[in-house]
Amino acid sequence: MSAHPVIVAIDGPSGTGKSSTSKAVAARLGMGYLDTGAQYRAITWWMLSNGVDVNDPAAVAAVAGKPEIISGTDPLAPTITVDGTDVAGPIRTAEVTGAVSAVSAVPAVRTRITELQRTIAAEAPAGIVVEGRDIGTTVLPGADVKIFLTADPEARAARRSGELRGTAPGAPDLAATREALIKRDAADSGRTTSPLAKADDATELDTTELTLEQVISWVITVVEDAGRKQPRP
Ligand SMILES: Nc1ncnc2c1ncn2[C@@H]1O[C@H](COP(=O)(O)OP(=O)(O)OP(=O)(O)O)[C@@H](O)[C@H]1O
Ligand SMILES: Nc1ccn([C@@H]2O[C@H](COP(=O)(O)O)[C@@H](O)[C@H]2O)c(=O)n1
Repeated sequence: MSAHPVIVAIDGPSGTGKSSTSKAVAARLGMGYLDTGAQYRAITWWMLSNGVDVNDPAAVAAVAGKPEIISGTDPLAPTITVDGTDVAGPIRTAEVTGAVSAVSAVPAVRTRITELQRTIAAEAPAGIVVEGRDIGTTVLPGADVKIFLTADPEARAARRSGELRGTAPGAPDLAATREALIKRDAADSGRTTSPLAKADDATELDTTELTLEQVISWVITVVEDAGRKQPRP
């Protein structure tokens, strides 16, 4: 149907539904899925595991090229390894979440991870849904579809808090979760290199009052429309 595999960029702040939406859209449309936040978390995990001071940008930059990060792009079973170790669990700890914004702000880290992301997207045979913070603006500015998801901090905190309560005993309360995600968004939006931002040509969707299923359906419609508009091969 389309002239080339469709590339979809989904960006937005934390807890807006990027991962859940992107995975479901990719699975239903038979596309690949790339969680770029997992890649930044993976390099952060490696820094912490190797005693690198994550608040020293020069120290982080000096070793940014060392870890080998591999992402599996099956939306039904996405994977992430660092030097052959499965880090899908360890990258979700509070320690990594608290350090990832500092590591991802280092230009050498962004250059390294952006290269990986572009290679994966270029090699995706059936197209790919790539989610993150700077996909539409920097990583894949030529993406066929660009979506920027938003939601009120209260809704995002409630979603995240519910998720953590389900998986982590002793998880932080709603207010603490809200503060933490606002702080992370501020750091991600305020960095100099490739901040969290909506691309000028992205379509914004406020998901506050929408169910996950409504968001998924809306994105699928947008992606299918974009596929139809491509020139015939
Ligand atoms: N529209 C929605 N309505 C209700 N819950 C939702 C909605 N979208 C996502 N969720 C839930 O909110 C939580 C966070 O969603 P998700 O992980 O997809 O967000 P995210 O934007 O990828 O966050 P992060 O950037 O922090 O990884 C999940 O538990 C998910 O099931
Ligand atoms: N394109 C991206 C994606 C993520 N980051 C950084 O990674 C952090 C974790 O992302 P999650 O989606 O897993 O929450 C995020 O807070 C950013 O610091 C990024 O910089 N660019």
